[in-house]
Amino acid sequence: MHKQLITTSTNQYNVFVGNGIIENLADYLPKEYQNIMIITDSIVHELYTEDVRKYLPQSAQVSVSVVPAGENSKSIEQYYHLLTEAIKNNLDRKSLIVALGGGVIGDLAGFVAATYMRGIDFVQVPTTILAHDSSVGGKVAINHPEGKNLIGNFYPPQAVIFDTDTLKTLPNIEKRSGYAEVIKHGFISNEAFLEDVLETDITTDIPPMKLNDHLQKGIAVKADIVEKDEKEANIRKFLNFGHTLGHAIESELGYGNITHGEAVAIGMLFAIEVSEATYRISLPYQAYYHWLSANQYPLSLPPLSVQNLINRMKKDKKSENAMVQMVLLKEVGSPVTETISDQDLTNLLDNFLGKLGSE
Ligand SMILES: O=C(O)C(=O)C[C@@H](O)[C@H](O)[C@H](O)COP(=O)(O)O
Repeated sequence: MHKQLITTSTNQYNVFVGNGIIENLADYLPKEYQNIMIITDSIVHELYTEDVRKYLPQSAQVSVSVVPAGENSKSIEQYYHLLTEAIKNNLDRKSLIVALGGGVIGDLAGFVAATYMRGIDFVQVPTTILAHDSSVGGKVAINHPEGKNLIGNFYPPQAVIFDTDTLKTLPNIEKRSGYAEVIKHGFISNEAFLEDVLETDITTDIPPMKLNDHLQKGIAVKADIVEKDEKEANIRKFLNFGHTLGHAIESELGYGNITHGEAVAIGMLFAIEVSEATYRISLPYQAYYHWLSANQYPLSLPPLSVQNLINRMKKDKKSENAMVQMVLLKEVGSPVTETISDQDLTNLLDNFLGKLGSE
């Protein structure tokens, strides 16, 4: 089992990663809880709720709330429904919410925990590769039809308990979605990590040692940044590499019509192209494109309006004075934020989408 302590100016919590560690779930909870509510989705519920229930302290009263699987559950309706469930289950300020699932569940359950009675404890129990990213760092949110994660907070969990055995049941589409965040951590941190991921075939079973190594490296990159800038005043923006266009694509296509990671993967391709054009440098665009293609990422999209995408990019949380800010690379491992003019963005996006082609 690998343990990483996250220490920010206001918080401290552990991230536990390992095979089969769910059996020790009760030991990883930082204190005793009398009333625990598990929040999960319809797919994960079938697979893991019973295990989690079994390994929680037997003295606690445990309830389970299940929401439909998918990005559409990060909605005001599901959020309100879960608050009602928390009230019905008599959760009080000493209670605990267990977020059992991937990024959607972590963000949604975390936001419920952040706001119920002005904030109660929660722990993240990730079950996807993507959640190595979303479960660490305390960003919790739901979506608005106008933009991704527009309603949320910074609200760290009490612990992250990541049993990597749960990844054995992941379908390929979820592997692709998760590995986009893994390779993002490579792009913004160092060449060796990036190259290792570029050499990994994620269409077949990824050797567990390799997968665990990638997850631990990704978590370490994230932890280092979050510890220095929890509330995203500066360097935390780098974790948003690929997300400016990625989020715009997700909301423009309608949540759930493309996975978060697949949209971010395309967003990173665009960010690399913009970096090359802006700084007149050469980055591993071709190697990355080849990896995306070999691993069956969607590289053509339904027809999209450049203007609509730009309008959505302006709603991104990094925007200032209605100007789009993107995370670019000066080289692998050297991210920067850059304001892009509307005119440049229109030309770059037009060219990029034209090259990608539509379905
Ligand atoms: O933790 C962060 O900071 C990130 O930006 C990580 C992203 O991969 C993640 O998708 C995050 O939830 C996006 O945050 P947002 O602030 O752009 O909504």
